Amino acid sequence: MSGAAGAGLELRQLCREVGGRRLVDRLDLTVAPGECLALLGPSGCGKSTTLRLVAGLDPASAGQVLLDGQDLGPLSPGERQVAMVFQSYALYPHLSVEGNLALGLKVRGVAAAERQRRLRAVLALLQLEELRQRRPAQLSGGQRQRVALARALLRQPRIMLLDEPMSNLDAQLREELRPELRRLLCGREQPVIYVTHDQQEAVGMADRLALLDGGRLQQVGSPRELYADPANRFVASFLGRPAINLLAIAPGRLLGLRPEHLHLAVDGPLAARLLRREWWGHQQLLWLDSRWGPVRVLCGPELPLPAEPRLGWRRQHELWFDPLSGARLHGQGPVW
Ligand SMILES: Nc1ncnc2c1ncn2[C@@H]1O[C@H](COP(=O)(O)OP(=O)(O)OP(=O)(O)O)[C@@H](O)[C@H]1O
Repeated sequence: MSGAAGAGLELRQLCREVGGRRLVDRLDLTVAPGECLALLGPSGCGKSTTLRLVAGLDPASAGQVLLDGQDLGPLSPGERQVAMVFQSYALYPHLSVEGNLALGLKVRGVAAAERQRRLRAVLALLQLEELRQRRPAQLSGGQRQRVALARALLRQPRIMLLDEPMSNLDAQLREELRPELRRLLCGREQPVIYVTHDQQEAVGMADRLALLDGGRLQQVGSPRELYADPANRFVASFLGRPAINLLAIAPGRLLGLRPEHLHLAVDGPLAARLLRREWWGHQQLLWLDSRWGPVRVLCGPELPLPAEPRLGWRRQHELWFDPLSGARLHGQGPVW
C-alpha cells in the first residue's frame, strides 16, 4: 500500500525497543479486509511482540498502526476493538462454556436478549451447543480452542489476532481443525494475523506469509513466491522440509538446491556417497556426503541406488547466495 491510507490494517515502520534492543525493527506490513496473513518465524523473532503492538498492549517506540486509515496509536487496547486468541486460551476455569462466552458481552453492557441471540449463533457456528454447560477442565484441547475462538468472534472485532492458537493440540487435531478455523476466520470483514512457527499451518491458514527474523521482515508473499524466489538464505532455509541444501561450491558463492530438485544422473556434476536412506512411504529421503558438504535428496520410494551415485539438477532450480550476508545473488553460476 502506498502513502495513501487504504482499507485494512497497515503497519508502517513499526518499532519496539526495550533496553536498547530492537524486538521489532521498522516493520512494514499490510493486511487487507478479510485477509488472513500468517506471521511466521523462529522462536524469539518478534511475532508475539508485533501482535501486542497491534493490540495496543505494548507501546510502539516508533512507527504507526493504521486501521482503515485511522491511526490506532492514541487508542487504548479496549478502544481498538481487537480480539486476540492465545495459545493458552485464557478461559475462566470456574465458569461454564456459556459463562465464559457471555462474560465479555455482559461487561460491554449488551442487553440480555441480544446476548442470548449472539450466544446461540456462535455456539451453533462452532458446534459447541452440547458443551455449553461444561467447564473448561471438562473439555478437550480442541474444544477449548473452539471456545476461545467463539469468545473472540463474539467481540465482533475490527482486527483478529491469533497467537499460536493450536500449539497445544496434537498434530492430527491441528490438521483436522485447520479448514474449520480457516472457514471461520477468513473472508469476514476484519483483517486477521495468524502467528505460528509451523510452516504447514501457515500455508494451510493463509494466502500470504510474512517471515520475520530478528524483529525484521525478511519477505512477504504467497507460499509459492517465498519458496521459489526467496529473498535471502534465511527465507530459503526456513521454508521447505527437508531443508534446502546449501553447498559451498566456491568462495563467495553458496548454491541452494532443494532436495526434490536433485536427481540421480550418470553424468551429473556432483559425486556423492550414500550414508543413509529414510523411507517415508510415498518418497525416500537420501542422506549423502559430497565434496561440497552434506546433501539431502528426495526421490521416489523404490528408486534403486548405487553406493556412490552422481547427482544432477536443472539450472532453473539453482538459488545462489552470498555466504557472508546471506543475500540472494541473481545471475548465472558456473557452467557445469
Ligand atoms: N518485555 C520484554 N522485555 C525485553 N525483551 C522482551 C520482552 N518481550 C519479549 N522480549 C524478547 O523479544 C524477543 C521477541 O519476543 P516474542 O515473544 O515477540 O517472540 P516470538 O517470535 O513470539 O517467539 P515465540 O515463537 O517463542 O513465542 C525475544 O528475544 C524475547 O526474549
